[in-house]
Amino acid sequence: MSALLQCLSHTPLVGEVDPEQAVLSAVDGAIAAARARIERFDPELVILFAPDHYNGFFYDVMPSFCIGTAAHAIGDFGTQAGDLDVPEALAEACAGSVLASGVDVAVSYAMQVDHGFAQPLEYLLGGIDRKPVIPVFVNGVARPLPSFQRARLLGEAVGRFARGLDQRVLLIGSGGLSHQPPVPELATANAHMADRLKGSGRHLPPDERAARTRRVIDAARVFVEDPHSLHPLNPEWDRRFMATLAEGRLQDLDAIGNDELSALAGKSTHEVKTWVAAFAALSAFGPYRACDGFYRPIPEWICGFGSLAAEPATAA
Ligand SMILES: O=C(O)/C=C/c1cccc(O)c1O
Ligand SMILES: [Fe+2]
Repeated sequence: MSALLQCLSHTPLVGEVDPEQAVLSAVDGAIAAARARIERFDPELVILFAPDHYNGFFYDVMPSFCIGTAAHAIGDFGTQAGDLDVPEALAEACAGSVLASGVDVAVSYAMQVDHGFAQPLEYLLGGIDRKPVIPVFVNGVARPLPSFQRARLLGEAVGRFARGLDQRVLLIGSGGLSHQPPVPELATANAHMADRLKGSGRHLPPDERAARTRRVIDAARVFVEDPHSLHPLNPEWDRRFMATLAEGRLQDLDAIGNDELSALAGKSTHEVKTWVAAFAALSAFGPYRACDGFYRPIPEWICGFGSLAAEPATAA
């Protein structure tokens, strides 16, 4: 029974609209350090908390949280497509344990996931199917959204389950930090887009997929020139948020409402609830020690890009 945590921002704009080489090298260094630490830990099981961007979860049924007993990555923005290696019985047991803890997580026996899940598996493990992984969806874009408190309680429940396993468990949180890419919203969508958001977007025609990808890339190019073309990044908040997690003060976040959070750091910053869930899961193993914090605001990638690791304070 041991655990390691790695939280990492994702962004599908890598390789599409890149920052200067010095920033790229710094990011590469942070990811390489994370990957080396994970290799040394040699996880037997990965529990991955990640969001979706209307590629697998829609308003036909939109859960706050969902555990997959099987999952397929669609390969958006050039990320790896294919099946994740999900241990079905273990994922079922995880869902049962979380529900028994009082957190009403949904289950999916055919979870469809996007770059939010695929990118950290590629960057940190070398591919989406290299290790057994329990995928845990945390809704980070579709209002109404879960709160910081519920994300924490989800994470604690998952952590208690993980602690009971005789396995080396890697906990990953994928997403954030401050950012607001042009993800559509039901409240402002036209009839066609509303239909897509309600479920017909699950299998987008290739021309719409290409237009969607192009829209995000174009928005990034404009954002580099004009930081007010989208909600501005908020490095000060991002650093404070990372320090809050590193210092084990997860409950301090409970008081921050969702509208307040959107105003602070953009409508997609709710992806940071994956980080909260991952840290809460680690807290079930006892006090922890955070390390290797990395942060850069990267407008080219439309994100405050962060990386943060942690392990139980008792670990050697
Ligand atoms: O358009 C999408 O599907 C998402 C884009 C995006 C852009 C920048 C940072 C992120 O976390 C994203 O998911
Ligand atoms: Fe995202």
